[in-house]
Amino acid sequence: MSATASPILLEAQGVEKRYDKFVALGGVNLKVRANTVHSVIGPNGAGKTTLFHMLTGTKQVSGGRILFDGHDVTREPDHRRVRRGMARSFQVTSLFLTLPVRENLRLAAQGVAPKKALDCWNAPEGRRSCADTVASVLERLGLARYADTPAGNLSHGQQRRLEVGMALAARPKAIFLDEPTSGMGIDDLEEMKRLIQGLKDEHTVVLIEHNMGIVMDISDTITVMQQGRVLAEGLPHEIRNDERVRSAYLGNMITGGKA
Ligand SMILES: Nc1ncnc2c1ncn2[C@@H]1O[C@H](COP(=O)(O)OP(=O)(O)OP(=O)(O)O)[C@@H](O)[C@H]1O
Repeated sequence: MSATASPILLEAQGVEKRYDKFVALGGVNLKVRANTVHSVIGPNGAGKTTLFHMLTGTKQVSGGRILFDGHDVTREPDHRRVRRGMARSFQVTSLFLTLPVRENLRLAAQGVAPKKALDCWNAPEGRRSCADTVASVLERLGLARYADTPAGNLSHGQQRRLEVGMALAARPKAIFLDEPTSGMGIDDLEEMKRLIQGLKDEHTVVLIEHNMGIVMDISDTITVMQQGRVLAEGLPHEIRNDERVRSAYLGNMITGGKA
């Protein structure tokens, strides 16, 4: 199934967020299709992170609706949305630096069903066991040979991949990544790019990313925000050639990538 034909997994309808009189989001519409990489870009202060907060339930909307996997989740707190299959990548500070990589992932896998936390290694019949999940995430991250290494001993790039893995361990339908490549060197960038691209076989990725080369290379759809609104949406080559987008960025950032 092509990316444009897959069903809509996540939808924002006229989402607003106000802080007193300041309008951080002024009625954002967004449709994210299953098994795609959907990037949200825009200049500093455009409202990208605020939109993520609304979608994942970290903060409540001031207006509008959010639909996920056929449910209206607008009023649901973040932990309920996690149970519905949304996962947000954690920051490095949330890794357990003294624990081995495998243990970090095991704890993250348990987080999906707190009541089962102590029973993680004996998951119910018919469901993939916790150990299988951890093993497959380790493989996906390219960190299998570091499974027994304390997370604190990993390189910066490896730690950033492990953060993505912490979200993956919850077996989400949709994974939200907020600038997963920040502070990375070239080699780590390529690894992260491969990781994100590979996720869409089993997941849907919503990505905030400032590195335009990466955005242009790996996105199926790009939504451009400016001043709390959607300025443009389309395929990478459409966005790169969009005059409104170019002027929003003063023409100097939409050059990267092969798309
Ligand atoms: N708690 C808050 N109270 C008041 N204003 C806020 C609050 N949180 C965010 N804002 C404002 O909302 C606007 C959008 O911020 P947001 O962090 O969503 O932008 P962004 O597109 O993610 O920017 P960046 O690329 O710099 O991270 C900014 O003007 C910001 O100052």
